[in-house]
Amino acid sequence: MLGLLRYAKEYKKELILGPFFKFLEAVFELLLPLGMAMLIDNGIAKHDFNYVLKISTLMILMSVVGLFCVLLCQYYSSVASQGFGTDLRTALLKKINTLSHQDLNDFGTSTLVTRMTNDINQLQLALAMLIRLVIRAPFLSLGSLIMAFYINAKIALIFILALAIFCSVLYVMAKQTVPLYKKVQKQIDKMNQVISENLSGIRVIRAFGQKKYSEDGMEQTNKQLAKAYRRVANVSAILNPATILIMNGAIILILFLGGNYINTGSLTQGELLALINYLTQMLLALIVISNLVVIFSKASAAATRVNEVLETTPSIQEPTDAVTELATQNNVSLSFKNVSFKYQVNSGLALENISFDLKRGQTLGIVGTTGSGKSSIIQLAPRFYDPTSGSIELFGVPLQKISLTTLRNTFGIVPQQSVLFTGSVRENLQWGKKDATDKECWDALMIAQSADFVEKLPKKLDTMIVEGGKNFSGGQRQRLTIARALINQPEIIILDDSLSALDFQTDANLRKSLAANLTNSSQIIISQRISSIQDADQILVIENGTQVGLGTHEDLMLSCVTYQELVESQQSSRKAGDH
Ligand SMILES: Nc1ncnc2c1ncn2[C@@H]1O[C@H](COP(=O)(O)OP(=O)(O)OP(=O)(O)O)[C@@H](O)[C@H]1O
Repeated sequence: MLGLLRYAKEYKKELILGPFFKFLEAVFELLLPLGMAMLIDNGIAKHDFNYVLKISTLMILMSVVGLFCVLLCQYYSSVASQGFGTDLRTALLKKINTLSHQDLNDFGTSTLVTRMTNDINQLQLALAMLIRLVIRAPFLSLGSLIMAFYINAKIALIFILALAIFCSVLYVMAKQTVPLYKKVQKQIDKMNQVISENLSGIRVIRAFGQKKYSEDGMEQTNKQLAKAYRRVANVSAILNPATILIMNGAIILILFLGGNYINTGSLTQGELLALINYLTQMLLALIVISNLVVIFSKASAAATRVNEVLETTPSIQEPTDAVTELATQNNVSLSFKNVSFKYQVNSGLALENISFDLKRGQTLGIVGTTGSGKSSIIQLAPRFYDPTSGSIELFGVPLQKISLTTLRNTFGIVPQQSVLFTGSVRENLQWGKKDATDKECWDALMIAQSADFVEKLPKKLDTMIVEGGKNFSGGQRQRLTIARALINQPEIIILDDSLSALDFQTDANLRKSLAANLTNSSQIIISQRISSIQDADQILVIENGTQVGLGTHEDLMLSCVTYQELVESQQSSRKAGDH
C-alpha cells in the first residue's frame, strides 16, 4: 500500500504541514487536562481568582489556536487526498489503455470499474485519515500515558493494563477483517457487473419481458453483498463497545486507587480529575486508531487490487527498436502465413492455418457462418491479440517489430458494434484524426454516405451525439463510425460486418464510394451478405476457424462447397422474401 504513496509526491508540502498542524492541536489538547488540574488545585482550592483567570484565559487561547490548526490540517488533507486520488486514477486509466484485449478480458470490465472508483475512493480516504489522525491519535494516546506517569506512576500502570487489553482486541479483529474486506470488494465487482448488464441491456430485458428475471438476479447479488458487509460489520462492531468496557473498567480502578491516594494525601483532587481525563483521552484516541485500522484494512485490500492492475505487464508491448516507417508502396500490404490462434491457453483453436496476401489497393472479403472466426482474424492484424503460431506481416514487416502507434494508425477499423461517444459529430470524427478540418470531416462523411443526413441535422457537425449514439438510427451510427475510420485515409480499412444495418442500395453505394475515393487503401470487408463481398478481389471463406476457400467469387463458385452453399442459402431466402 505504501508504494502507492508515490502518486502523492506532488503533495509533499500538504503531507508535512497537515500532520504538523494536527500535532500542534494534539499538544494543546494534551495540556488542557493539566491546566484543569492546576486550575482546581492552585486556583479554585486556594480561592485565587487571578490564577483562575490567567489559567482559564490560557486554556481558551490554546483551544482557539487548536481550532485553527484543525482547520488548516483539514484543508491540507483535502488537497493532498483529492490530488492523490486524481493522479492515481489517471495513472490507472493510462495503464489500462496499455493492456491488450487479452489482459482486459482476464480482468473483466466490472472489476476495472470498481478499482477505478470504489478502490481509489478507499485509498483517498485512507490518505486523508493518515494526514489527519495517524500522528495525532498515537501521539495523544502516548502523550496521555506519559502525562499519567508524570502525575502518578502507580495509577499509570492501570493505563498500561488498559492499553494491553485494547491492543489484543484490536489485533484479533484486524486479523479477521482484512480477508473479509477482500471478499466485500469482490462482491462489489459482481454488483457493478450486474448493474452495468442490467442498465445497458434494459431495452432487451423489457423486449423479452425479463424484468422479473433481471430483478431477481439483482436482488440475489445485492443480498450477497449485504451478507459480505454484515460479516465485516459483525466483527468490527465488537470494537467500540469493547473499548468503552475497557475504559469504564479502568476508570473504576483509577477512582478506587486514586480515592485511597487522596485520603493519604499523595494525590490531589485536580490530579485525579486530570488522570481520568487522560485515560478517556487515551482510549478515545485508541478508538480512533481502531477506526483507522478498519479504514486501512479496506485500503490495503483496495491497494492490492489497484497494484494488481498497475503491475500487470501488458501481454502485447511496444517492441524495442520499433519500426515506425512502413514501405507503404510495397505490393503486399497485409500477409497472414499459417496463422493459428486461441483466446485462452487451455481453450481450443479459434483459427487454424489462415494464409492470405492482401495487395495494396485491393479488397479482401471474408465470409463464413456466425462464430466461424471472421472477427478473430481481423483482431490479429492490429495486434489486439498475438497469434498462437504462424506470422503476420504488414508491408513486409512482422507485426511484432512495428511500433504499436504506427501499426494501429495503419488501420481504419469499423467494429461490429457501432460505438459513438458523447460529444459533437465533429468531435467523434476527430477521434480518427485529431486535427481534422471541417472539409476533411465532410469528405469522410460523403464517402461514408452520411453527408446527406448530417447536412439535415439542426447543427450539422456541431450536433451533439448522446451517450452511445442513441439519437441516431443503427444505420446512421454505422455510417458515422465508417466516416470516423476513414477520415485519416488509412492504408487498410477494416469493415467488420459494418454494413449490416444498411439497405442494399446504401451498402452498394458505400462500397462504390470507398473504391473510388480511397484508391490506394486496401480493404477488408467482413460480411454475412454475399452481395457485399462478391466483387472483392479475393474472398476468404472460413468455417469453424479453418480456411476452406480463397479466391474470386467466380473461382469459389466452382471450387468451394461452403461458399456455394452460402450463396445458395442467401439466394433462396431472398426468393422466399420476394414471394
Ligand atoms: N474474447 C473472446 N474470448 C474467448 N473466445 C472468443 C472471444 N471472442 C470470440 N471468441 C470465440 O471465437 C470463435 C470465433 O468468434 P468470432 O467472433 O471470430 O466469429 P465471427 O465469425 O466473427 O462471428 P459473427 O459472424 O457472429 O460475428 C467463437 O467460437 C467465439 O466464441
